[in-house]
Amino acid sequence: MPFQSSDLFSSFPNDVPKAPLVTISLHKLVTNDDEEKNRLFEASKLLGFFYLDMGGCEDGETLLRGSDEMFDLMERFYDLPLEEKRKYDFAAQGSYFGYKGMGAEVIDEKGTRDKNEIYNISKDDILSIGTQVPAPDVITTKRTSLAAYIQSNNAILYTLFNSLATSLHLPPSTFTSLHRLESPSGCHIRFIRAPPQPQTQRSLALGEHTDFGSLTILFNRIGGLQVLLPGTSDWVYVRPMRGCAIINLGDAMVKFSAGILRSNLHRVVAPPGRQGDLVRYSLVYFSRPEYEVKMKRVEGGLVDEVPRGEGGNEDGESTREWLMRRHQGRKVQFFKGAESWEGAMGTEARL
Ligand SMILES: O=C(O)CCC(=O)C(=O)O
Ligand SMILES: [Fe+2]
Repeated sequence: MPFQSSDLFSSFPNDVPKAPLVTISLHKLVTNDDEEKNRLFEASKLLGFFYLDMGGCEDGETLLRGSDEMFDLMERFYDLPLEEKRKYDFAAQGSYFGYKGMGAEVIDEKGTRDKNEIYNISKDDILSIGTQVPAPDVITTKRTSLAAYIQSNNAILYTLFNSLATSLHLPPSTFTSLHRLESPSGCHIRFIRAPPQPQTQRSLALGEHTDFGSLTILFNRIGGLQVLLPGTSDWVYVRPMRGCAIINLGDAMVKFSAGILRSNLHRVVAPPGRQGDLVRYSLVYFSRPEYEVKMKRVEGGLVDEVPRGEGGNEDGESTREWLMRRHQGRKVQFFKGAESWEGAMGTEARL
């Protein structure tokens, strides 16, 4: 290893273009600071990405401790032999959960393959609401920690959902009532591992996309994540910040708010500078609406002021249909060229 894990944050180079993410204080949101709620709303409309500073707040400190534990667990999972990890690849059975080997997904309309391993752990499985999928011992022995991590993500999500609903002049429970922890949904923890790429041919690890669900809570330690600055063709790096999560809004928030909120395009490239020689681990929690919720505008508040009929189908697909369509179009088994790429699109055309 060229440098220690304690240096990871500071090893991000200063000479690469960085995204201007604002930092929102979770502590201020929890203590009902109106100005901070407004900053959250503005960030969610303008870029759809922001840092959430976890400091000075019990929920935040719990999430940070949980994320450290998850990074350790992720390394132990990926250290398993490849043939062991492959036993937990359920893509052939149409399942989104479990292991995805390197190159099993397409990252553009030409069918280029991805360059990372992914392991998706279902909330419903861990909370014993849905089917329990087979998992290796390193994971099954940590179900209690995984459940605690899900709960602590949920606490933060609820704070954000409440604040955004209030800013949209909607009843505060508008979004939390579509994301009840005990109701079946596609929410999941994701472990991502990308090995260093050869220096001479570094390229995309994960293609450009918007997230399918509602809000995403992401922990990065080294760079590689990039966002497309709205209205430009400039891809810029999101610098990981110690003590902060990177939060982004997914397509469901665009649908619910009739386009007031933004789900921004992003992608993952090889980490910048000398970080490019490291293995990149990334920890994600994806929240998604309950399966039966329609992906369409909610009624009331500022959403009612957006003209109807814009953005097509007002009936909305169910979240279950939406997720199925978006996942499958990206899987190598289902990919049939540019048409299936287009068919799996979400709200990313809206710039
Ligand atoms: O690894 C990252 O930093 C981002 C991953 C991501 O965008 C995703 O899995 O949807
Ligand atoms: Fe993403």
